[in-house]
Amino acid sequence: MSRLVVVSNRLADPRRPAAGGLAVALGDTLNRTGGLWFGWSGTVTPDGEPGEGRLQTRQAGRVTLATVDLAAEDFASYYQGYSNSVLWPVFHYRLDLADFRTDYVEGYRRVNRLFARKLLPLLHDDDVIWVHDYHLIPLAAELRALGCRQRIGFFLHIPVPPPLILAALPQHEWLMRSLFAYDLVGLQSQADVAHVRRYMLNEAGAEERGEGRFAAQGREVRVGAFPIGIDVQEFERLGRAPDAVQTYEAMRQEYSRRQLLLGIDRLDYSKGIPQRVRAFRELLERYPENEHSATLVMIASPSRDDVHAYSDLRQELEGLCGAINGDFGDLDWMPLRYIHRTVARRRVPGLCRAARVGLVTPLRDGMNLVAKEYVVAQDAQDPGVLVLSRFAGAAEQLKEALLVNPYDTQGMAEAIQTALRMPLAERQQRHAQLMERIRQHDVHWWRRSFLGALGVQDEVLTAPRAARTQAGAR
Ligand SMILES: O=P(O)(O)OC[C@H]1O[C@H](O[C@H]2O[C@H](CO)[C@@H](O)[C@H](O)[C@H]2O)[C@H](O)[C@@H](O)[C@@H]1O
Ligand SMILES: O=c1ccn([C@@H]2O[C@H](COP(=O)(O)OP(=O)(O)O)[C@@H](O)[C@H]2O)c(=O)[nH]1
Repeated sequence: MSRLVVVSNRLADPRRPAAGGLAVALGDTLNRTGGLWFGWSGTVTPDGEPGEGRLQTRQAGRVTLATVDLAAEDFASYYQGYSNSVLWPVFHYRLDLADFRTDYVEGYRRVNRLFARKLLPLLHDDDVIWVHDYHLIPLAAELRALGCRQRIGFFLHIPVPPPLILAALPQHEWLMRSLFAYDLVGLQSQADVAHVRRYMLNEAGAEERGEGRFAAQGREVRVGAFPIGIDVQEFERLGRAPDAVQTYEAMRQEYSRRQLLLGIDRLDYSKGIPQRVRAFRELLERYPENEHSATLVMIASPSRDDVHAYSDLRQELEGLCGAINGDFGDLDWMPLRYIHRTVARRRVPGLCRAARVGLVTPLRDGMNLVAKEYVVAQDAQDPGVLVLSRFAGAAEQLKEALLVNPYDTQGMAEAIQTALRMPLAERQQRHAQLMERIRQHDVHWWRRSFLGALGVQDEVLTAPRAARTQAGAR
């Protein structure tokens, strides 16, 4: 028997659904396998206080949560700085928004080292370690330096840009070479795999050994696409629960004379939210029959508020939304409802089901789980239409959505008009095909295929020993 040890910056109690794709997917995974989930506690302690780096463990059902507090300086340079002001923009193709300060990378290395030091004593010889996302790329290298010999896999939830964009990152060689400390690197899409392959060959001087294997520095790593899915059954169950049903009924009543369009995102520049608002404006201008009818509800969940690019976006969006309502609104109709708050996950299925059109239009996105949730929430007899950016990882799988280029305002307005006018038979057909794909490649398929490639069969994980970690250890 092996134990699954998941490591990610953000974690959540897996018994309580949380906002944010990574926390949702890992919660669903660990609910199935049990194991240890290690990451940041969400607490920032003032610099120099004895609490910094404090490790705490607690039990959440079959999952042991082990968390570390971060000192304010580390949080600023590791999370707000290198992770979200350098890696996030560069990996989303936004060099213009990157802030390459040297103290950021120092904080990033410091926190990765801290995580390695705190995690190592909690590990058992037969553990399988699964590290997640851009915050922790060098973690395996730090663990190996401390003598860790267990199998370690890495999954990147965000896109990988072409090598020449990556090469703009001052520390790209160090960062990308640290991937060789892993046994397996998983990415969201085939496009991402192609970019890593080109990087490995052209920039890292690696030797290609077939079946996604690359060798350099005396180690071999395998790279593959493992598109993340959702827990379809769990999401359907959530959709039948009272909160979702009430939300659905309230929305249907409120918008009984309207056609509802819906966007649910973190307020992030990668999500293409201003571009979506412009396309909606274009829709109202080009197709005036939608006035007093089409209504866009946009949930923009607050995210990374202290990073400049995010506060700039918030201001831009407030201006754009106000202008549409001012120019088109009437006493009995406001075209746009912009809500800068997080909607509880238990209400998400009801919201999605009430919407005739789901707008998922990121400029770049690793996957985008909302696209999959929107489809699953629909009534199969009378489903809504998903309008999906071709630049979301989800577009490689969800071909029967209306695929759009979010930079093309006119094209997007036309796609929304097509969605609003789509005949029932076509909606049903597209929906059935999308559902089949989403069901087939759900979150359990994702876990099984990634861990299978790492050489771990599900059976050895699904009956875990009782957690052996000592509460409050070290
Ligand atoms: O933890 P935060 O800084 O609040 O951000 C939330 C998460 O955002 C990103 O999510 C990504 O993972 C999703 C699931 O694989 C994927 O569908 C989406 O396209 C990605 O953007 C980020 O990668 C996570 O680490 C964050 O926790
Ligand atoms: O107000 C909100 C906004 C988002 N979500 C959930 O957060 C996840 C967002 O994941 P996605 O992959 O779409 O994007 P990310 O935010 O991880 O980049 C989805 O499960 C959403 O249903 C939520 O529950 N409430």
